[in-house]
Amino acid sequence: MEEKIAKLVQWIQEKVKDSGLNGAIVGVSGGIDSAVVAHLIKRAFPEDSLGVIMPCKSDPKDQEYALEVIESCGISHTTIDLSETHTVLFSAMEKQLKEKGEWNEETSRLGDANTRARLRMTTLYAVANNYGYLVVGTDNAAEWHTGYFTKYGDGGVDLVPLVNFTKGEVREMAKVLGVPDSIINKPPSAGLWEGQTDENEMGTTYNMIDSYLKGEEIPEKDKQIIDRMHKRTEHKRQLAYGPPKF
Ligand SMILES: Nc1ncnc2c1ncn2[C@@H]1O[C@H](COP(=O)(O)OP(=O)(O)OC[C@H]2O[C@@H]([n+]3cccc(C(=O)O)c3)[C@H](O)[C@@H]2O)[C@@H](O)[C@H]1O
Ligand SMILES: Nc1ncnc2c1ncn2[C@@H]1O[C@H](COP(=O)(O)OP(=O)(O)OP(=O)(O)O)[C@@H](O)[C@H]1O
Ligand SMILES: [Mg+2]
Repeated sequence: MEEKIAKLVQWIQEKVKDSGLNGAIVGVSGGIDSAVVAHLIKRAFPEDSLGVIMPCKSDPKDQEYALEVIESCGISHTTIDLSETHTVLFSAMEKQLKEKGEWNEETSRLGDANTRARLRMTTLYAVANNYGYLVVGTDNAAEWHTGYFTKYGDGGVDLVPLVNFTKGEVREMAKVLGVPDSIINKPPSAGLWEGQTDENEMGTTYNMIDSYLKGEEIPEKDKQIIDRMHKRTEHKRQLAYGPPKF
């Protein structure tokens, strides 16, 4: 794992150098994926890396976890609270659509949640622009395969160093990097609504997805869930495209 970490750090350094920019930035949620990325970019650019904590009506406990991550790697950080911005934007949209009688209550929770992820993306790019940094994403192989991320939200990034690492490998990497156990052992959550956990929402587990990606046998029920998620999210793994030339 130490060797893989060294290669990843070198890869990040090369990509930033190729871009002509100065360093790297990541949103730090208090979860394990962003903890690992924060450690990696701090190693790659000790003086030119930044972790951004962006509460958005989030559980205050998440911010404490995020600060633990910052402390564990010693990365520079800043906190930008997006709660008010989210309320202003989302309620303006809600008001207009309600006035037209076209508001869809049923889909609104996901719309609200994905707006949080996209506000974080917008914020990261604005801060990155200020420092001349690349935006580093945190998706791992399991999330990438299932499309379990918000298109142009947490999926809207410049580099995705963990994209070929299973969630299990991310956990191993976290231990080696010195991510606190409190972060490694808590249930993965997108934190997009109260009580959300990834595995409840997906209806399968990261262990199952990891096994499937490694070519191991898994129950038919889990296979079907994973295949369905993969197929429905194909569009998220490529940039917007047009028709062939005619
Ligand atoms: N075939 C197609 N071709 C091109 N575009 C297509 C499309 N089908 C949908 N779309 C577009 O994609 C949109 C749906 O995708 P998207 O907006 O991403 O939304 P969606 O996939 O419905 O929701 C995002 C999921 O990711 C989860 N998530 C988000 C953020 C972080 C994390 C985490 O683990 O931390 C997890 C979240 O809980 C939720 O389950 C549609 O509204 C439509 O605009
Ligand atoms: N409150 C937040 N502040 C800053 N960034 C955030 C916040 N919430 C989410 N993000 C960003 O969105 C990414 C996607 O979240 P995701 O839940 O998949 O990863 P994680 O929280 O790092 O790990 P875990 O899977 O353990 O929850 C995070 O890694 C982080 O970069
Ligand atoms: Mg999380």
